[in-house]
Amino acid sequence: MIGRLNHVAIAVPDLQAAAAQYADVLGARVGAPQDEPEHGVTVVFIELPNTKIELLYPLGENSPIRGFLDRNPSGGIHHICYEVDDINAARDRLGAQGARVLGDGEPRIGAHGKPVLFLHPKDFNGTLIELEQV
Ligand SMILES: C[C@@H](C(=O)O)C(=O)SCCNC(=O)CCNC(=O)[C@H](O)C(C)(C)COP(=O)(O)OP(=O)(O)OC[C@H]1O[C@@H](n2cnc3c(N)ncnc32)[C@H](O)[C@@H]1OP(=O)(O)O
Ligand SMILES: [Co+2]
Repeated sequence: MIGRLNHVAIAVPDLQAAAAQYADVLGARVGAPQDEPEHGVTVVFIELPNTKIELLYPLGENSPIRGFLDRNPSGGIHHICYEVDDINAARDRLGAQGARVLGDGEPRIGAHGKPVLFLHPKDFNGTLIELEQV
């Protein structure tokens, strides 16, 4: 059911510093910061030859990554995103197998303009999973 790895997301305490480090130290192709108010984050995408890295910084009062950064003040890997062909079919199949889909279960439009859903990290070996319909 899952396909390619779309991105790995890293929550960071200083978005500008992290973006500059990827550009200058690691020599990566780094995009401009993008506010995603619907998701409570500001993101910077880094294009690698085979996947993307998503740098995340909290946006607004109720950011879903606030607690994670409080627990991991120097930052850390926050989620991985797998591509799926049919996100509603994926949600229904996962729900039927007891996996918790976060939020109201309705896919939301993510940073790439495509529908996304999140699965509870406690149901997947301590890893928060994002599914994106491509
Ligand atoms: C724009 C978009 C895109 O790519 O298009 C994005 O990615 S937006 C990316 C940002 N959006 C999201 O992450 C949306 C989905 N996420 C959420 O709803 C939330 O972050 C939760 C996953 C429910 C966690 O929220 P919160 O930290 O407030 O919950 P909590 O304190 O109750 O934590 C419950 C337990 O899960 C653990 N936990 C929390 N976040 C975790 C993470 N990212 N990875 C692994 N474990 C995690 C906590 O340590 C805790 O474990 P213990 O109980 O053992 O201490
Ligand atoms: Co993401």
